[in-house]
Amino acid sequence: MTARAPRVLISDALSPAAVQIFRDRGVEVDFQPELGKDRDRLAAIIGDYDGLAIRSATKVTAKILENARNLKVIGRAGIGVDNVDIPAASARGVIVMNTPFGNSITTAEHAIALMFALARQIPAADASTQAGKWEKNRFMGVEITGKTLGVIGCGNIGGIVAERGVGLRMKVIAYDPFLSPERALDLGVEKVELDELLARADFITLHTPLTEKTRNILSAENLARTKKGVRIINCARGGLVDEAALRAALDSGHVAGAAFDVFSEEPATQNVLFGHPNVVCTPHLGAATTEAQENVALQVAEQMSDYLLRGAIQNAVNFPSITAEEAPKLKPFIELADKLGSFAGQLTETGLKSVHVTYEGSVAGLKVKALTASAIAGLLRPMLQDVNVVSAPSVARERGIVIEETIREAEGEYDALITLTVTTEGQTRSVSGTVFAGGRPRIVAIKGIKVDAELAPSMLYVSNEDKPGFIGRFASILGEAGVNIATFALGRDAPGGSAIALVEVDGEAPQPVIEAVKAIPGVKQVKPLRFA
Ligand SMILES: NC(=O)C1=CN([C@@H]2O[C@H](COP(=O)(O)OP(=O)(O)OC[C@H]3O[C@@H](n4cnc5c(N)ncnc54)[C@H](O)[C@@H]3O)[C@@H](O)[C@H]2O)C=CC1
Ligand SMILES: O=C(O)C(=O)COP(=O)(O)O
Repeated sequence: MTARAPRVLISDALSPAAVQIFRDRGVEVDFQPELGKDRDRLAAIIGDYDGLAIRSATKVTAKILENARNLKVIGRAGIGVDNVDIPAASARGVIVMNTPFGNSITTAEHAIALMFALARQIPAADASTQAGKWEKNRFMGVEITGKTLGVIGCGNIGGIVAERGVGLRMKVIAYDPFLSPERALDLGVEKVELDELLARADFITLHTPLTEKTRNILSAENLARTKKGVRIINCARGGLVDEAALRAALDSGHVAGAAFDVFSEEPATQNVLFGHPNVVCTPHLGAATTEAQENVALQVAEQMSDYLLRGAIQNAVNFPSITAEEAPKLKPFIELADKLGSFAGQLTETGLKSVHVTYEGSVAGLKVKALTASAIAGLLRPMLQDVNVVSAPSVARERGIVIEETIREAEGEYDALITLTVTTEGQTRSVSGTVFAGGRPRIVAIKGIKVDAELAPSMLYVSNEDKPGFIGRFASILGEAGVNIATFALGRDAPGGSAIALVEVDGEAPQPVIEAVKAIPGVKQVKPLRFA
């Protein structure tokens, strides 16, 4: 995508396997695994890079993104992206991608390991034994077989934990609003509401992302609803559990044990849970196996290289996926969609209510979500300077603009046709375009009236009544003002009906020329248009 070789910074402890992949693919790479912890230095140098590869130690804040002048992609070698300010990244057009499966088995295994560590107090028994105490009577465990395991968040990792739990002959219940009954059946789990899970589970394990909905999901109130003697495992994210309330519940004996891999503040050098005899802690080791680290490092380096070199998008959390094969096919249509949007946006003078994009013929088989995003970016750009293809859909949603797509595989007059229909408070306007051989986008209809025009850097759009004399007057006004007409495209719905003209001019038509054209009898609208 860039003429020079793209540059990537790895600011976290990724497996060095990633470095090799980047180099093999022709991407320059700086491996500075400690840099993520130094926000000021990261902010100082991020401007030099097209890509940033991270794990959880690098916090990609809005401030860092402000300096990221060249950044196109952030690759998270792992799953959770809560350390990245996604809205700020999207606002800058930066793709954020993760590796959603590479470390899930490893993390699920860590949760199971912690469950056994709690059930048999293995860390404390180990410390005591190695201290020469042989306290055989101090450590009385609980059996896992037959116990109820409550899984909060039954996605990839929760699902693997659930299957392992079933294999260990546990009764597994799951709370996850998005868990389908079919998937629950496949996993062998009983789907329940949160209150029921809290009341029934002997072990509770958390596997949701950290979001505004899941933050504090085990609050003081919810901890109070748990069964006495419950053991709690958190291998997902700090912040899901109220740590102070959990400490109080451990102190009172209501909660029998807690095993935490993740903490509300990391690195966790102090924490309210530390020091309790029934607490087991690990320093965010969920994904820390050689297998998982190789998986995620290789995958993130492949994905980032594919994007930087070929425009392919995989596992982005803020943009639809585009394969390396699709990317070149999509490119001219992305440009067309942007230009159609820009055309409509420049003519829009009142508030936008809805946008409807219709894809017909061969374009219907492409990633239309990406095209719609491009059309919306083009549409909003005349009104909002900073909007881009990544941020456009959410910006439109925030403004309450309804977005609809229609897909028709059947070809009409054109091999491929995109029609953008924009409804404002004042009117509904549509514009259609196609891509001709050589990848050049063309406008083929405006408000259902056929025209045939390329969108040049400087144009005039005129709508008028189809009456004799218009073209002569129009041409002489421009000629007298020294404005050269490069191309002239005309269309009308019926003789004597509504007509439109799309005129390419060299340079810009000055305002008095626009006013003079507006004064030609029968002219309804005159608008200078610019296309990048
Ligand atoms: N300790 C570690 O080193 C690691 C921690 N993680 C954490 O584990 C989390 C889960 O990872 P995956 O299973 O791969 O993600 P996933 O997206 O496959 O599953 C998350 C599940 O949580 C559910 N969920 C969302 N909101 C919920 C709510 N309010 N209540 C109940 N369930 C809800 C979703 O429906 C989904 O099924 C990640 O977001 C990450 O934060 C992931 C890898 C390593
Ligand atoms: O993948 C995740 O979400 C993790 O939490 C793993 O974090 P890490 O890459 O070990 O810093």
